[in-house]
Amino acid sequence: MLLGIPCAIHPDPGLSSSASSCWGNMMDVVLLHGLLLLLPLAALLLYRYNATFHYFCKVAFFNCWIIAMATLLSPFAALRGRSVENMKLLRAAILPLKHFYGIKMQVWGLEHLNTEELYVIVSNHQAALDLMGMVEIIPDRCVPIAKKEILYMGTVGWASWLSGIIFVDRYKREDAINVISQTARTMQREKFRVWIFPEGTRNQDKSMLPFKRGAFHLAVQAQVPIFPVVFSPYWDFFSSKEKKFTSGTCTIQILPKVETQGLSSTDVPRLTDTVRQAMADAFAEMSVSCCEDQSAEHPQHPHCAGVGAGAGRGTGSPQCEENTTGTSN
Ligand SMILES: CCCCCCCCCCCCCCC(=O)SCCNC(=O)CCNC(=O)[C@H](O)C(C)(C)COP(=O)(O)OP(=O)(O)OC[C@H]1O[C@@H](n2cnc3c(N)ncnc32)[C@H](O)[C@@H]1OP(=O)(O)O
Ligand SMILES: CCCCCCCC/C=C\CCCCCCCC(=O)OC[C@@H](O)COP(=O)(O)O
Repeated sequence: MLLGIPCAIHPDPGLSSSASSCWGNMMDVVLLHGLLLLLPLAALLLYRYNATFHYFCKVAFFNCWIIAMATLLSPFAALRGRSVENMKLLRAAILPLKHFYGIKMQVWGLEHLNTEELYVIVSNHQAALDLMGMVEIIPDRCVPIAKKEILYMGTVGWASWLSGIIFVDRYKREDAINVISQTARTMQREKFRVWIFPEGTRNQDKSMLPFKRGAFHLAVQAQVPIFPVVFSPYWDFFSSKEKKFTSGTCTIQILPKVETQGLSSTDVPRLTDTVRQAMADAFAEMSVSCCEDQSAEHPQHPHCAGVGAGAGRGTGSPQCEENTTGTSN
């Protein structure tokens, strides 16, 4: 019996028309099952041997995870209403992701953030993967400033809004400045910290982009210190241009705080340059380590050409060993 039709196993030379359609049905089913078996096999082989397919699968998984977690968590976050406390839910949801990707997180200088005071964190922004590094170190009561487009990403937007993430419209400068000025007032009143990516967009180049000034105006207006945070270059394990996504190590370096007490808006350009320079130096140092670590694998990696000239140190300098306060795998 096949699909409700009585059916002979072997075709007979004197087949009736119903028996031949029955044989056809059986062949269809065999082909369908073959295809169903072959497709996952082909996908597995592609995943194993085709770097581009591998990259897109991993990026798709990342996005699906974020969407699924946001969908799952939004109702719970909604019970509390819009609150920075909901950031703990997002943090817990994103923390396991590094294990799926085999990304090891190494944190230097975490002790700098262990203070009761309010502050502004500024960090470089290479990719959406930064979320995995953020959740490693984000302190309690800290919200990122994000582009407004994220607010419209369905449940991801709801989860972000419910967690108190602050949105700026990068195409409306005045509005964005107003949001930041208002944040300077509310962060003092409601006691929360703010995380900003002063490059204002993702950047995987050898050097950081010029910094936008919002983060520095914010710190000066709120009279709180700035903690610069530097994510090491991802280029040994991730590149959206080269469609590369392998396992690897990300080092997060938290630099000592930069005070803003007594500074005014006229000091902002100098403050911005000072912080950017400190971060660029740390990034250059980390680039040297990164290139040294992978030199055997990719002796002529494009990002490594010229990196390190005068950058300051190689791997294992006393500075980085002293600052190493935690490694989470
Ligand atoms: C379970 C999973 C759930 C889902 C989880 C999803 C979580 C998502 C989290 C996402 C986090 C990551 C998001 C990352 C991003 O979205 S990055 C993009 C957004 N961030 C930014 O844009 C950075 C902040 N932007 C700025 O600081 C800019 O300055 C801005 C205010 C937007 C203005 O931009 P622009 O005009 O292009 O640049 P300038 O900085 O050069 O400023 C121009 C002049 O304006 C003066 N200025 C700037 N800000 C202020 C201010 N606050 N007060 C007064 N004046 C200000 C600045 O000084 C310039 O004038 P001068 O040249 O100095 O005269
Ligand atoms: C009803 C609409 C449904 C839409 C569904 C959208 C699905 C979105 C899928 C996955 C969401 C992952 C979002 C993670 C956000 C990570 C933060 C990030 O990296 O944002 C980039 C931003 O900093 C800078 O943007 P640009 O580099 O200027 O660009």
